[in-house]
Amino acid sequence: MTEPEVLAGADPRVIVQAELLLPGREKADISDKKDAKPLKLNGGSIMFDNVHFSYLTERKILDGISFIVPAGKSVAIVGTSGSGKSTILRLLFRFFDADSGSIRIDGQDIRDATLDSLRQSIGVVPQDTVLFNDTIFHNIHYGRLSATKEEVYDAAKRAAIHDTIMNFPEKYSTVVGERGLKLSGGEKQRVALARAFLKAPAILLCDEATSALDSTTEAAILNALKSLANNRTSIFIAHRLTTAMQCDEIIVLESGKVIEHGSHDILLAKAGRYAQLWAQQNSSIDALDTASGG
Ligand SMILES: Nc1ncnc2c1ncn2[C@@H]1O[C@H](COP(=O)(O)OP(=O)(O)OP(=O)(O)O)[C@@H](O)[C@H]1O
Repeated sequence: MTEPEVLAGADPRVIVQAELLLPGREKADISDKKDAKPLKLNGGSIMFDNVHFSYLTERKILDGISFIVPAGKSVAIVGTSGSGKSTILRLLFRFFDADSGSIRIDGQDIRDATLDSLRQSIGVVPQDTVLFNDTIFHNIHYGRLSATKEEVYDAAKRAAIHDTIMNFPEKYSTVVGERGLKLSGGEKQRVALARAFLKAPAILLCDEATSALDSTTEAAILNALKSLANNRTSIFIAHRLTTAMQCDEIIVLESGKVIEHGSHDILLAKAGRYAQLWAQQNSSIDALDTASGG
């Protein structure tokens, strides 16, 4: 496989690291165990079993988290800022290891798997996508360097960004990033989606962007995400509960604990924390509508 020049030597982990890690303390030196084996995938079911984790000893972030995502199903994690949602994704990607408890994929403890095989089986659609100062083609191709041109175009089409690219001054050869054409938040998200379509991972992790998008772009992105998540084991960090409600199960996280879980309807009927968040989000949308005369 010949890699495009600019990406030669670029470790795919570096970019995801930039996207998933907050600047802060790196806790553990994560590396392969001596007897680590490649992960054997069988649908990609995920299990968190009583996971405890803290970045700094004095402050517990995850306090006994347990949940299951059956193969091919989707789970949304909702909770206030700082409740530990992104930390769950970081542990699954093994930027850090749990202090106690275990995380399993298809029954295998992820600490027993090689890092490469683990990370190859997971696609990430982050909140904020990192772009290389290179062509838009390379920026998408990066999702899977062995992909053909046609596969890159196809991924861009599925991510609803192909038409936008065809309107760029040099189409797929247009340089983007800091020193090139600046992409909007919505365009960057679609680049991340196109990369994920190209990677076609068994497991999809998505950190929904909080930035406001116009409703057409948002609908296009949601549709693309839905088709990407279809038949894939997926975890969504959902900031909009309208995204959460489309998942098979919703987990409500508070102070590092799962305080409620179930489907949207079950959680609304329960009239607990989720129902409260739902009412809050709807009333702020109503308020916005009233303010804008809608
Ligand atoms: N590398 C780090 N070192 C120390 N503390 C950290 C580190 N990363 C995150 N934290 C702290 O851990 C807590 C949980 O962070 P996390 O990013 O998981 O929250 P979150 O629920 O995803 O929040 P948000 O919705 O705002 O993204 C926060 O209080 C955060 O400050």
